[in-house]
Amino acid sequence: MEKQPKLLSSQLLLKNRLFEVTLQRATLSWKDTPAAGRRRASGGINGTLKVGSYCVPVSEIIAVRETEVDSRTKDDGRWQKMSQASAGTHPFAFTVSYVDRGSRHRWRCSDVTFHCPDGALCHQWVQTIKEQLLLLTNRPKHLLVYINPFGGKQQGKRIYEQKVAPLFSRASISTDVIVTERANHARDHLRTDADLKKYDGVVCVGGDGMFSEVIHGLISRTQREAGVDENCPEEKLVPCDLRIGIIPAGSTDCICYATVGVNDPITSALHIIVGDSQALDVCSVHHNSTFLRYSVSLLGYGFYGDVLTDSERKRWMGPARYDISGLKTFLTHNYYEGTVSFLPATDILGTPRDKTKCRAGCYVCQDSEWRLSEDKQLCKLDEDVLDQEEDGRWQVIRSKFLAINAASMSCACPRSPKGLSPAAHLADGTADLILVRKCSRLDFLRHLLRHTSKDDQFDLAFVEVHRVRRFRFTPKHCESDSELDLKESGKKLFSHICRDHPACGCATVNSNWNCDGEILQHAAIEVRVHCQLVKLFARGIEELPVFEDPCCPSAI
Ligand SMILES: CCCCCCCCCCCCC/C=C/[C@@H](O)[C@H](COP(=O)(O)O)NC(=O)CCCCC
Ligand SMILES: Nc1ncnc2c1ncn2[C@@H]1O[C@H](COP(=O)(O)OP(=O)(O)O)[C@@H](O)[C@H]1O
Ligand SMILES: [Ca+2]
Repeated sequence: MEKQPKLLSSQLLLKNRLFEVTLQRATLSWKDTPAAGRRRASGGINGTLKVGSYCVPVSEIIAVRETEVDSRTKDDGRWQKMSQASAGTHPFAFTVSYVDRGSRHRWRCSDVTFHCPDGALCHQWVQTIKEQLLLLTNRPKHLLVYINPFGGKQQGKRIYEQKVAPLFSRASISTDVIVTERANHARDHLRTDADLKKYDGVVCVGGDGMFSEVIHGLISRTQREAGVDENCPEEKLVPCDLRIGIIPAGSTDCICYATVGVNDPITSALHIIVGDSQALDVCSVHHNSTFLRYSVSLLGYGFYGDVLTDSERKRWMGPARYDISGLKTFLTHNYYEGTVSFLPATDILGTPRDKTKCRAGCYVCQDSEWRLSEDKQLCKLDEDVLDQEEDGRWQVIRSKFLAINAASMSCACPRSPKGLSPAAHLADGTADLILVRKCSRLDFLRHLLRHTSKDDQFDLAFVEVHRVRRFRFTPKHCESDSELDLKESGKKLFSHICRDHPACGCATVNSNWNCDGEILQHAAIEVRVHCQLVKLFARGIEELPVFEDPCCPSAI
């Protein structure tokens, strides 16, 4: 293999030990020089500097800056004594901030300070690393940030100001920050007012509801500008250009957890800074050719719809509302009758029970991306032929259901680290349709408990799962507009009876759909998955931390 020229290589001091520091092949590396063995080790990276070598890809460097040198230097928040001799021989220094991987997908920003014998060399190092960083065109420079001050435990503003803003400023990212004043503030601002040309991305600080606001604003704006009618379920939607970052500060934070692997504001901020990109499927939901909402995680009728409806009355409890409402809904044990029709996804690589996990660089999602670009070249005539073929493949199931769940992604979250559908993919253009038929409370509990263990939640006689591109649901008591009015007036009576007699079995006629944590107004819906309609500042869950990867060990 042809040897790449070194951009820079110098012997520099790090924690009073001499290191061979090299910038080559888009990687910054430093390794002990033989002479270093004779020096006394005194602390190091994260406090313990092991003998060996280290490397950081330039793509994971957050920033570089010249550092003032004192005979004492501050590193990792602690004052380190620098020997008078080192301060004398290496009086100039620069600090590199980089992504350091912790356990369980958690990222941290670490600093390493190199001491140089002269100012010109120090300046050359800083300039060369800065030039390399400028070549990374995928990194955002200007972001629009929305903070929901009332999401989760109402810590959104504090989380952003204390944990995220300092990192953005270290990475020279400028921001326009809007603290929302009402529900749908962010959605409406994005839909009509925001000057989106100014930004490289949009960040939301909050939960799944806040993310939902942002995608609704961005998708609607994109369709309007492209002349696409959102009310038409058959329309092919135009993908959004701007990437979205999620700083988790909500109650469930499922979208963050399922795309990053952890709900941690610092980790998410670092994924934004390094300019990661992860496409996401989006479901459009219609009722009688009227657009209702978009969903990227869970569309749940029956159990999850009822949990959400009940929990909305308990918002004051914060995230604990879901546990109380979950228990109550489980005990109530309502089932709902209706017809589910769906179009199975046949031309894809995965199945909902194949035990594969969607991970960073997922080949199933890459295959779908490739098909998507091929599809774009199809002419209208071909699309009509495909539509006719589709008509023959719809399947219909009429039954009594405890839950109907459509998961466009795994829906992993701290409550269920493997999620509602562990093998679902973030960007394959499909959703996993999970049908839980009427069964005993004990059986349903077995099914629910399996979301928290290694056991297969689909390996039960009353549960089935299908990977679908589209589906429809019609409740047995299907509401026309006049029936809907009737239902509205009758609802109070029904819900009164059922709340007073949770075990009486007088089931409400219809449940509600839980659409990424928002309640839908209609029970009869039709749903279509749009492959890779939006993009996140994320990369999917990483399989192994890089330091466990033999190809690029950070510490050997
Ligand atoms: C007896 C043990 C039962 C364990 C069952 C655990 C199953 C949990 C699966 C949860 C899937 C969550 C899918 C995501 C939903 C969110 O979009 C939604 C809104 O989130 P946010 O805006 O952050 O509040 N959250 C929910 O609907 C909560 C569902 C909780 C169900 C117990
Ligand atoms: N300033 C605000 N006042 C009231 N509601 C808001 C505000 N900003 C956003 N919301 C709404 O709050 C709801 C919950 O937000 P979210 O951030 O998802 O928190 P949680 O995860 O706790 O539900 C969403 O429906 C969102 O539209
Ligand atoms: Ca999917």
